[in-house]
Amino acid sequence: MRVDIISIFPEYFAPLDVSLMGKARERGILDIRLHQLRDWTHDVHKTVDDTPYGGGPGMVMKPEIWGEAIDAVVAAALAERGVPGEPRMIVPTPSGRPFTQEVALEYAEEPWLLFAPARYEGIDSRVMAEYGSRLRVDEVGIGDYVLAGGEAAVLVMIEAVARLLPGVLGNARSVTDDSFAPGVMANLLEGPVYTKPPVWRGHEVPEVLLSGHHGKIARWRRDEALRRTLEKRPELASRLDPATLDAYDRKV
Ligand SMILES: Nc1cc(-c2cccs2)n[nH]1
Repeated sequence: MRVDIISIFPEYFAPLDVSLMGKARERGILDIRLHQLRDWTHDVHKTVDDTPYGGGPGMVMKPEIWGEAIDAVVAAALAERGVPGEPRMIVPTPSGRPFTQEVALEYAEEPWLLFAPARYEGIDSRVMAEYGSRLRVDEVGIGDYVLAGGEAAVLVMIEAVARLLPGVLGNARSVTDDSFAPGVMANLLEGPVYTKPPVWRGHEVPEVLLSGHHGKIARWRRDEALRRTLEKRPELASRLDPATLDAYDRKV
C-alpha cells in the first residue's frame, strides 16, 4: 500500500518509523511518503492560512497551496512505476464520517491513500469540492472531540489500517478476532487475557484457562466478552443478534 501524507508538521509522523509500522515499511508492505505543505507556498513567510470569509475565530488553510501540493504529489506518484490509478483522499475533520473498524477494513483494500490533515479551522471547502469530482474524497473523524490538527487522526487511521494488511501482524488470527471486527466478533469487546505466572501477587488465572478443555475455554471467553460488552458498551450489546451469538458458538 502506498500512503502519501501532506502536512505542515511531517515530523509528527516519526512514530511511523518504529515498531510494526516501521517493520511494515522496511518489508515494503507499506510505502509511506511525507510531504511538507509549505514547499508549495510562494511567499517568504511560507503562509498556508488566512482569515475566514464571513469572520469568526481562527484561520482557514488556503486552497491554492493545497491544490498545488495535491496535484504535485499525485503527479509525482503516478510518474513512479506501480502506483495505481488515483488515490483515495482522506481529510480528517471533527465533523467527518466516523472512523470505525469497518472503515479501516475498507481502507485496507485500497492500493493508495492520500491523507490531508489540516491545522487551524480546517481547509477551504473548495479543495474537497475540487478533488471530490476527480477522486474519492472522505472527510473522516476519529471521535467526538476536537484535536488541534488532523495529524494525530492520520496516525490513528494509518495504524488501524496497516495492521490489517497481510504480513504486518505476526499472528493473522488476531486480526479476525479483533474487537469490532465484522462477523461474529462485531459489537463484542474482547475479554480479559492472562499469561504466566499462574498466580501473581495472589491473583490467580481463571481455572478454565488452565484446563486445556478448548470448548469450555471458548465458551468462557465468549461469556466474558459478552459480560464486558454489556458492562462497558451496552449500546453495542443491544446490536447483538441471536445469530451472531450462535455463529460465535459455531466458530468455536
Ligand atoms: N475526530 C477529530 C478530528 C479532528 C481534527 C481534524 C483536523 C483538525 S481537528 N478533531 N477531532
